[in-house]
Amino acid sequence: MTPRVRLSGVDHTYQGRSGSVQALDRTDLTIQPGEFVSVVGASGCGKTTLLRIVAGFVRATSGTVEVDGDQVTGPAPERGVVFQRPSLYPWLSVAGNVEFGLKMRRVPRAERRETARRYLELVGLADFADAAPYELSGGMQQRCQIARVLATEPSTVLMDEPFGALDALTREKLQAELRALWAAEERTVLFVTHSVEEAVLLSTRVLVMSPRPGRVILDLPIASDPADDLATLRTSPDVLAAAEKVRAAVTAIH
Ligand SMILES: Nc1ncnc2c1ncn2[C@@H]1O[C@H](COP(=O)(O)OP(=O)(O)OP(=O)(O)O)[C@@H](O)[C@H]1O
Repeated sequence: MTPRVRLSGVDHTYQGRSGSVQALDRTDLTIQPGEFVSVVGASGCGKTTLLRIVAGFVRATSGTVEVDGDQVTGPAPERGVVFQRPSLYPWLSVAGNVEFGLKMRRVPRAERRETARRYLELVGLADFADAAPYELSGGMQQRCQIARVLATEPSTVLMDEPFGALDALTREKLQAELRALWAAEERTVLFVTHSVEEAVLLSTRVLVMSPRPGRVILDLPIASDPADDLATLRTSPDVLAAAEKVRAAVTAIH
């Protein structure tokens, strides 16, 4: 099977004002379709760089990056990116935001409407289709961003701390929603987070990175059933043991 994502020998060095920083060092990574892979590690260890390279926003200094067997040379619609802060278009309605990517692809209006309606329903925003983004809470805006990305049906969803700016309760709710969406839609997810708990709860596999130069120092599969709800997973012995391992790896490099 062609892997969804494959990085081979990827190095990345930024040339900054205070000299060069090697953000990634000889990184090899293969992600199969349907995996939910989280990346954790101390601040500055290269998590965002890894995600931006897969997204095509950053060109690796060396090495190869492939998605579905094709070399990544820039951003593309099959790789949807969810940022930490929802970047909705303020002049469009909530539904207009979700339809935007489809409009760019010249999807006929009726089909666009129907797709937007379906995704707004999935993220619990069906009643807010005509609202303006500023009328939504932070958590609702983030749901809208997720609906907007999923509506374009990317095979790979890249998420850079999507819940980092939310309060704890909203975060838990969106975690559960994301897990259910992933289980239902069979997308491949690459998810960057600072939270060990979030990583082990949501993922099928957790990568721990060490800083300067950024390297993957632990690649741990998580034994959990996609159908399990998060409340069950929170107390599952396998998940708790995985969290311990990940935490130990993260603290060892501090
Ligand atoms: N545009 C840039 N120019 C120069 N250096 C950069 C740039 N972006 C990132 N870096 C450096 O590359 C390293 C990796 O950064 P990156 O943002 O990938 O880490 P991160 O693990 O996502 O960090 P955080 O958890 O704080 O978001 C850091 O040392 C950072 O200072």
